[in-house]
This record gives sequence, C-alpha cells and structure tokens, in this order.
Amino acid sequence: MKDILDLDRYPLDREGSAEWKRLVERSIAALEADGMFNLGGFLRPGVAERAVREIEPVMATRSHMHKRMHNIYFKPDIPDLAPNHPALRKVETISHTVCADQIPDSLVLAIYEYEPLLCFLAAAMGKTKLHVMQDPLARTNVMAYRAGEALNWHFDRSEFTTTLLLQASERGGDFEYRTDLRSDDNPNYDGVARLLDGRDPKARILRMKPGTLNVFRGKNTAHRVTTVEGERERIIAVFSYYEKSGVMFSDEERIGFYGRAA
Ligand SMILES: O=C(O)CCC(=O)C(=O)O
Ligand SMILES: [Fe+2]
Repeated sequence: MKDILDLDRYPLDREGSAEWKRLVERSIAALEADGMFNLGGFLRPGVAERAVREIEPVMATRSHMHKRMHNIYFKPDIPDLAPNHPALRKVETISHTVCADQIPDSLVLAIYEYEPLLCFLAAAMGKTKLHVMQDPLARTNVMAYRAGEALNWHFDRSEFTTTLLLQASERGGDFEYRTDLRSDDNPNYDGVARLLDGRDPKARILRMKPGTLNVFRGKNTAHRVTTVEGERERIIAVFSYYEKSGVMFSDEERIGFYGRAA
C-alpha cells in the first residue's frame, strides 16, 4: 500500500502514533468547521492514472447510465409540502456507474478495503469501528460524468460519504455545497427553494485535484457536481462504510441504482 497511498504524508499505517493522532485531530477540526476534510495527494503520483486505466474499459462498455429527474430529497413527495412548492423543483442527474463486482482486483477496491483506512475514518468520524459494505455492487461505485452531465443538488442519506477523485474534467465538474442548509429539526424549505433558484450566497465551490480523498457530511449540507464541460470525463470512486457489519442493498435498490439485481 505504501506505493499506492502517500503514507509518509498520511500515516494511516501507524495507528496510535503521535503523527497519526495529529492527522485525526486535524480531520476532526476540519469536519467541525467545514463539514468535510480533504487529504490532497492521498494517492502517490501516477496512481490515479493507473486506477483510471483499469476502470476505463469497463466504464466504456459495461457501465450503467443513470439519467433521472429528481428533487433535492430524492423522494416523490414531502408530507408538509404542496407539490408545487419551489423546494421540490426537479433537477436532472446523468452519470455512468461501474460497480465493485465489475472491478475485482482493482486498485480502487484494494484502497476501499485497506483496514488502516477504515480505522482512520472511524477515528475521524468518532466511531468505535467502521465496516465495509457487504453488498457486492454497492460497496464501491466509480462514477463517470461526461460533457453535459452532472450530479444535481441533493442531500445524502448516509451520515458521511468518502470519495476519491481519479480524474478531473477540463472544465466544470466541481463540487458545490451549501453547508447546513437544513438541520435535523428545521427543514428550511424556503432556503432550499432559494438555493435551487441560484440565489444562495453561501453556496461554495470546491475544486479538487485527482488523488484527493474527500470525507463529507452531506446529510444536511446540500451539494452537487456542476455540469462537466470538455472531452475528459470526471471519474470519482465513492466508498460506502457503515457502523454495522454486513450491510446489503435490497434487490429493488440495486435495480433502481444499477439496473440489475446481481
Ligand atoms: O462526486 C462527488 O464529488 C460527490 C458524490 C456525492 O455527492 C454522492 O455520492 O452522494
Ligand atoms: Fe452526495
């Protein structure tokens, strides 16, 4: 793993050491301040490109193209809201997904399963332990966005999301987020409507470099990936970890996300 991850800069393999504790503390402080932390240069030079070369043939021939209109909640309706409320405005998402079962023995999966990464993420998230997902498709997804495509505004269902950017687009394809747009007890529907209307001055853009690990609390922070422009696809690995072991999607969820149950 030391040839894949920059363990000199990010000492995941030295759990409990002073430098490991400093990294955990820095990550916790960033999560508190910004709702996220970024480990730039997490991959050694050239590794993101190698990972892309492994995935590209599968992406080109066997990825699932997902094109859908949805609202920021990914739900057909919200009990308190009239169907025409502007917080329910529909937006379009288009992406291409490769699932974990299509890339066995890949660099991306080896990183996903690297135990010291799970230990570090658990410490940064204040959990005793995190587990990989058991679902053979959902555990890791690699998403590609081509010119004109985007992941539109949404809140995440999971408490946090871990991504590893493998290839950036020439233009666009930026991560845009609006910290704490809602809270567990205030849905702030008018604020949601303002954001969807492009009128929220607190929306921020994060331009990530390939090889960056991003950990993001997206449950109450609205976020999207802006429309990709140019020839080069934006390619990003999305890792799912849970406090419970053995987490699986249902067949319905797999069909909904990937167009197949197995
Ligand atoms: O592609 C990204 O940078 C963000 C991914 C994301 O928001 C998600 O998977 O929920
Ligand atoms: Fe998200």
